[in-house]
Amino acid sequence: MTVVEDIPTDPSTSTRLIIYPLVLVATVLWILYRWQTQSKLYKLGNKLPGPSTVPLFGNALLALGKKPDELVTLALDYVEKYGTVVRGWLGSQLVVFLCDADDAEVILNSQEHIDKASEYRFFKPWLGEGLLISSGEKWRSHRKMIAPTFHINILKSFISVFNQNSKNVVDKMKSETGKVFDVHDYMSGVTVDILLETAMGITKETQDESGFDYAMAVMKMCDIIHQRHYKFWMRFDAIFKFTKFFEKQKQLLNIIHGLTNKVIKNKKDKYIENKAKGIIPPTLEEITQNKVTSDSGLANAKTLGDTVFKGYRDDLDDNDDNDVGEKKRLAFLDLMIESAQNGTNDITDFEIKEEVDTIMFEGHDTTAAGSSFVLCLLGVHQKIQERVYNELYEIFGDSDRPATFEDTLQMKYLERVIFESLRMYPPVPIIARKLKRDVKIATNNYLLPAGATVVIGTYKIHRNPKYYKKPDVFDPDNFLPENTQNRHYYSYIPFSAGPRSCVGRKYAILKLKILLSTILRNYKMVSDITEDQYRLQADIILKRTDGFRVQIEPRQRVPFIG
Ligand code: HEM
Repeated sequence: MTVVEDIPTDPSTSTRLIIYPLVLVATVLWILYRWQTQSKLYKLGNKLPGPSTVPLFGNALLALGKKPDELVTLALDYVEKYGTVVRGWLGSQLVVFLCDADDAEVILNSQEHIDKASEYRFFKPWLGEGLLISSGEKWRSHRKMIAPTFHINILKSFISVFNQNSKNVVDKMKSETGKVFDVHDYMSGVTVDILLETAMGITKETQDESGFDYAMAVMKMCDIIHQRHYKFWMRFDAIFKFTKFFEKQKQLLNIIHGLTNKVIKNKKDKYIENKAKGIIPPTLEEITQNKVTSDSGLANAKTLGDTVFKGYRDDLDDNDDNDVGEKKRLAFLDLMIESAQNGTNDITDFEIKEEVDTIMFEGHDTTAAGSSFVLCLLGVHQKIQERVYNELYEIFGDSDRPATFEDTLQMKYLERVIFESLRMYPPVPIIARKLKRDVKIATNNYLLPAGATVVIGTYKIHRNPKYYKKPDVFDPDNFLPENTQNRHYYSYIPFSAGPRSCVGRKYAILKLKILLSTILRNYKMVSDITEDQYRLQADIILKRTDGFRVQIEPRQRVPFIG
């Protein structure tokens, strides 16, 4: 038997075993700190106003343990304290918040500062290199390909889909009469149904279980991404991989990508089969260049949106100069497959999948939050709701008929209500970019260094008293023509602006008008709480942590006489 004797340890050896690694770690940290403080990023960054920092951590500890709604309050307090330019350090990452329209214009109007911040990487497993996250040549060529699929002629062909689904949600909401409920659940469901049909061509009739599973998976994926934004530790891939959310994400992406791939394959096979039979759908060019006959004389009809957003006329406006009227309905996916097959665009099936997934994400949570805010706000502001209802009564009387495109042009007050709601509660409350080179902004001629993350504070810009007399008061008259005409264009950017503006802007406004008008013709919204009790959540999408609580009362279909 071998006897293992205890070898007595020299006390100086054990001290060395502890001290040496500690000295090594301290030296590495010191070198890191020296390197950080000597960098140009650090020197320029620290010329900007902001809270004091802790070595190595910067300001990261300020966010530790904060709930999503507390983070909103914290960020707003700092802007209040330091002004419209505030810097923060997340370790060695410089983040600069800009809350003035002049500064926002410098960044958003640029063709150069179009790269998204690293936070957008959480979307990558889902959206790949789709329009929202891609950059450089890929983004440029895909934007050129996708913007025309949002042509007004195509949007008009979606009106019956918007109407049918709006009617469906009115029927579903009936069971909530008299109760306090979260209207966001309904807005989210109807939005996914509409997107399934307009983006992928999947209708209620043609969808099987996989359509429902897909809708649920999209909603749950949005939730996981939200959690990764506000739970600090989940931001690190190495930690995220060991959480239950990672496994859940894998399952959800299997459902989402499984359906997108299946639909793309079926549509492509069908296209090839039809082509062999000589059945070829109209091309995107034919639909958008007046080659298909028109049934509408509304070519030059302009809405308030055309005035409000004209200051940063973008590629969406260029498209619509050839507006001719309602056409045969083709989902975005059909248009992309068609243009890839006929050789107009060089896009692979995989890239088509990325773009369809991107549209499903971007079009979903944004409009669900936007419509939920409008309904809650009308529950609070009864006088404004009465005006909306009277306008709708003037258009529709007591008829149950669906809305036409022409009707939506008459919904001028509802449009102002939607715009005002997007001002006070912009569904995308911040926009983040990574700077590739130094840039001088308007405020104090500050120089922002290359490598910094710039966060445009849409929410705060929209509430700047420089642009809005009573910024915290819900007043749709902020969008009367006399009030919009002299305002800084970049003081209202719910859809961002410039080259990376939202391609879905016109789609969203048209859909919101039809959805909201249908609900408001059928129900009166009532709220048991006031606006100052809303608890807002810091997220990629602005929401209420207290839920979008409302009550509904059936309408008697008579005008309101106040
Ligand atoms: C009220 C509704 C909506 C709001 C407030 C909104 C807002 C925005 C904003 C602020 C951006 C820029 C994001 C950034 O730069 O980080 C954006 C981009 C985008 N949106 Fe929307 N959006 C809405 C609805 C939609 C809809 C309905 C669709 C599609 C059906 C859509 C598709 C997109 C796409 C594809 C992009 C990326 C564009 C690019 O980078 O070139 N959005 N949206």
